[in-house]
Amino acid sequence: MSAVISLENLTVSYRRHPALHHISGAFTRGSLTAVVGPNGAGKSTLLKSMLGLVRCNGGRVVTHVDTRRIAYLPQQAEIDRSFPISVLDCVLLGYWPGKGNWRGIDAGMAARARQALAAVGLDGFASRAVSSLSVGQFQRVLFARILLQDAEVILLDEPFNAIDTRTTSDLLRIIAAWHAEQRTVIAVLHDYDQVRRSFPQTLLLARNVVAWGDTAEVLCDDNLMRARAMAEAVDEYAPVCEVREDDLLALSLSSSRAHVHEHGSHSGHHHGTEEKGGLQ
Ligand SMILES: Nc1ncnc2c1ncn2[C@@H]1O[C@H](COP(=O)(O)OP(=O)(O)OP(=O)(O)O)[C@@H](O)[C@H]1O
Repeated sequence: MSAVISLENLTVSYRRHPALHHISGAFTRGSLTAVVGPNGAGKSTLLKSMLGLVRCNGGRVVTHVDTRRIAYLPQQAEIDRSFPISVLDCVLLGYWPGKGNWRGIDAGMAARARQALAAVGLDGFASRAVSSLSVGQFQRVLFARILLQDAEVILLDEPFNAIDTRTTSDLLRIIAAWHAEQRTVIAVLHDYDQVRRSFPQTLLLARNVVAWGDTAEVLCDDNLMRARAMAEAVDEYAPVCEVREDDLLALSLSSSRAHVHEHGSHSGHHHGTEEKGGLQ
């Protein structure tokens, strides 16, 4: 199976504390992977680094797919939905990565957006304001938006956080359908039983890779204990790395690239990184 996203010795730091430390491995095309680990293990940072939303301070991310074909669902807490937009318009934003503007939206596309709403169980919600929806209903809208995107790679950050069991199982069915269509799905999750039931592959993170492979093998007691121990050690002993002036200059000059996010002159020092603008 070919790699769709490769991580090559990837290090990402916030204010000189590494959140991801020398991560290497690849997500294969068509795989369905859960990213798990304790709080603060670097799971969200990993998704953001694959999107180029945070800078790599060492190593690189190589995406073997047009970055416009990557869909991203951030944690709901990161999404501001106080703006006045209807459910239908929110779903139509799924066309944005391909179109880049609103001019190309025609009746056929609007009809497909309504079909996507029906597919996520929100028939009749098109003209509702997104601000009036429950958390679970809004998550369904965001899944409908991804349905329109026709993405090759789908990144989901805690998609079932604060979502009830009925909605979760509906959305899990959509994820299974994406997997059956050979799309690559990578989801940050916390419920290990759910991961064992529905995700064949797992990446267990604790700033470093603890284990990455078949879910049954990765989620063994030994690995989970190691992940917990590594995460607990991080808070107390995380090194503050010194940043040199020339490293900072090199960092400020390096811009993110369409397909390769990297820091070319990794010297063993870790720099602080700032998040770039969000996608939502
Ligand atoms: N914008 C930021 N500025 C500074 N530090 C950050 C920032 N984002 C994340 N961090 C830190 O980086 C580390 C990894 O955070 P991240 O959100 O990637 O972890 P996570 O595994 O997704 O955690 P959780 O399960 O709690 O969502 C944490 O110590 C966090 O405090």
